[in-house]
Amino acid sequence: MSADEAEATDETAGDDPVDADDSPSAEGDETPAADETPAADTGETPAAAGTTHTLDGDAILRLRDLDAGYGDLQILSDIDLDVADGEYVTIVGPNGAGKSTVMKTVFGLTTYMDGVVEFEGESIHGLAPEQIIREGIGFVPQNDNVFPGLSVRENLEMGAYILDSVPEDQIEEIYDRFPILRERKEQKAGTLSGGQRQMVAMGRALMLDPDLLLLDEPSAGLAPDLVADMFDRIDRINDSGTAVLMVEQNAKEALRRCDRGYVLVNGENRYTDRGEVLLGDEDVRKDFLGG
Ligand SMILES: Nc1ncnc2c1ncn2[C@@H]1O[C@H](COP(=O)(O)OP(=O)(O)OP(=O)(O)O)[C@@H](O)[C@H]1O
Repeated sequence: MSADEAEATDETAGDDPVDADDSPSAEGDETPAADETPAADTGETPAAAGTTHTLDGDAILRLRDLDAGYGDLQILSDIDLDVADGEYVTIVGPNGAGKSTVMKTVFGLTTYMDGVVEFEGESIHGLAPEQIIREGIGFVPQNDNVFPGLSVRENLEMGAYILDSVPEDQIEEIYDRFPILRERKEQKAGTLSGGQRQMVAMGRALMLDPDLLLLDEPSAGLAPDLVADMFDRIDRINDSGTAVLMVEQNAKEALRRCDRGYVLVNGENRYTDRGEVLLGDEDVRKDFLGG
């Protein structure tokens, strides 16, 4: 979707530098995508990345002043984050910044401590993952995201286990989206390649046709030549109307693709802006994108 209605206010960033992300963000440079950011292409001085983390308009996902963690251990402090209907939002930041914890908190898998977690106008904190799925959120975790002993088709069926019967038309849609899964439908998921397993995991999360898809490092573990293909598939999922909230170590490529990005540091918001603005911001590049 267009980022026009998802505009974050530009303000001058004035935070102290932190350690550079040692994630393999350079992988993004190996993809066929443009090497330079749009801001750099213009030859104009790039806009400074914004530090306003909320949208003016409606958002389907709305986090406000969110504190969360694991047991007594607080990881997230005062997180603000929005995803508009149909928007593609990426969270980047150093290792341990709390990116996955944000996703898991939305999906009810952490200890909620304080703040707002709203989806489509309703508070969802305190709901179990099964209820959150019913609300219209799909989640693809980074690890253990398929049932290895089940076939591809059985894995997809598991994505619709809350329904009384298997939605055959939806399974066909998933096969149309990922044709290799139709070919391998009887194969045990544990015997698939990493890229194919990731397709099964995404297919399962799409079985109930969610309004919002949470993707935790979908390119992790993929060979470099498969990374661009995975990002293309995510683009197409988003183009078909599903909002995407994605955590990615492959930060440059993720920011090139998304509408807006959030930079998290130490469990707190640092920058929020359109992906191309974050890519064009000298401090963001130096501190979080490996220069
Ligand atoms: N189940 C857990 N129990 C206790 N602490 C946890 C748990 N999961 C994560 N943490 C801690 O929470 C902090 C944030 O972890 P999180 O995985 O959200 O970071 P991240 O930004 O996604 O990092 P990475 O880029 O390395 O995946 C880390 O200090 C981590 O050790």
